[in-house]
Amino acid sequence: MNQKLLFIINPHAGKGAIQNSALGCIDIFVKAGFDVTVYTTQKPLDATNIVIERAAQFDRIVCAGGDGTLNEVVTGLLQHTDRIPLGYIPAGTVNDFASSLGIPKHPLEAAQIAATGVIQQVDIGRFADRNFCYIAAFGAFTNVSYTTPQAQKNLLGRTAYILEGIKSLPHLKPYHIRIETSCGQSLEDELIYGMVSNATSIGGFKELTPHDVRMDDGLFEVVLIRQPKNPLDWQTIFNELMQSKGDSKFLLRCKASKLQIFSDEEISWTLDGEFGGTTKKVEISNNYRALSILTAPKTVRSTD
Ligand SMILES: Nc1ncnc2c1ncn2[C@@H]1O[C@H](COP(=O)(O)OP(=O)(O)OP(=O)(O)O)[C@@H](O)[C@H]1O
Repeated sequence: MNQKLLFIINPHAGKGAIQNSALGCIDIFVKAGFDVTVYTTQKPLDATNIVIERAAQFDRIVCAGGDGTLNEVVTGLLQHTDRIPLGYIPAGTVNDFASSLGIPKHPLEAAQIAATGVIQQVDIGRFADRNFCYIAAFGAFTNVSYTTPQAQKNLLGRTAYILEGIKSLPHLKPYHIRIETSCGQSLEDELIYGMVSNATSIGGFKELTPHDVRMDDGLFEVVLIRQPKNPLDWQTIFNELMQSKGDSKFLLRCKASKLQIFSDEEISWTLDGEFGGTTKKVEISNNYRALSILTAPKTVRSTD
């Protein structure tokens, strides 16, 4: 009997390009021997709900969309005790998670991997009672991904994010933050940015994370940026970011499996590029190898 595949598509993600290649993707799944059921998401959270309700009836889930759609599908999958393998066709604007996993941008190539690739386990982040696939962040530019209008994203792609980021520069503010990590590290400082990630690409840039990122080691990469005092400091921060190593004047980096973050005031978070709510205190923990995802052979840098 054929295996059953549920194909979830967000038709509005990215430039809507998936609309032109959806049929080709389905053809690849059928040729690989799957019986395919297609579901197009109708509204936010639809993907989570359909996965919670129906995933147990399928052998494989494949989703096509941006990081927001992926986050919704993963959140649904984590409600199931069985690890149902997930294929991912990146169809958003930046697609950091896919690029970290080496999943190609071309929908038909990604569909081929979703159908016939190898299953890899990757860590998933837990932020209070929510999940994130590759990033939880606060401060400078983090609102850019969810405040950039969809029409602008569709028209300009990554450039839209950069334009919105430049617009937000004059409004940057520092937060007084205290952080405790599972490794016993403790820090209290004025920070303009904080990022807890499990990816090699952030916002389309490969330089922001260390070179030794493992997506299945139970550890996050943490990057914190101290408050600059004058415009020249921005150049220093930029240079330090591009060096991708160690601590420096404005940058603090570490790895941790669990963190508690406290601030004097409510701070807004982004989870996988979508608004993650505001809070003064949050615990972020690593859900070790919680997701089974299809990748091309030897793409996840494994600790095994
Ligand atoms: N039919 C729909 N109408 C409106 N919004 C939808 C619909 N289906 C899904 N959504 C919402 O669209 C949000 C954004 O989608 P997604 O992040 O996948 O695309 P994107 O914003 O273009 O990509 P990226 O965030 O990678 O740039 C998702 O969080 C989801 O809740």
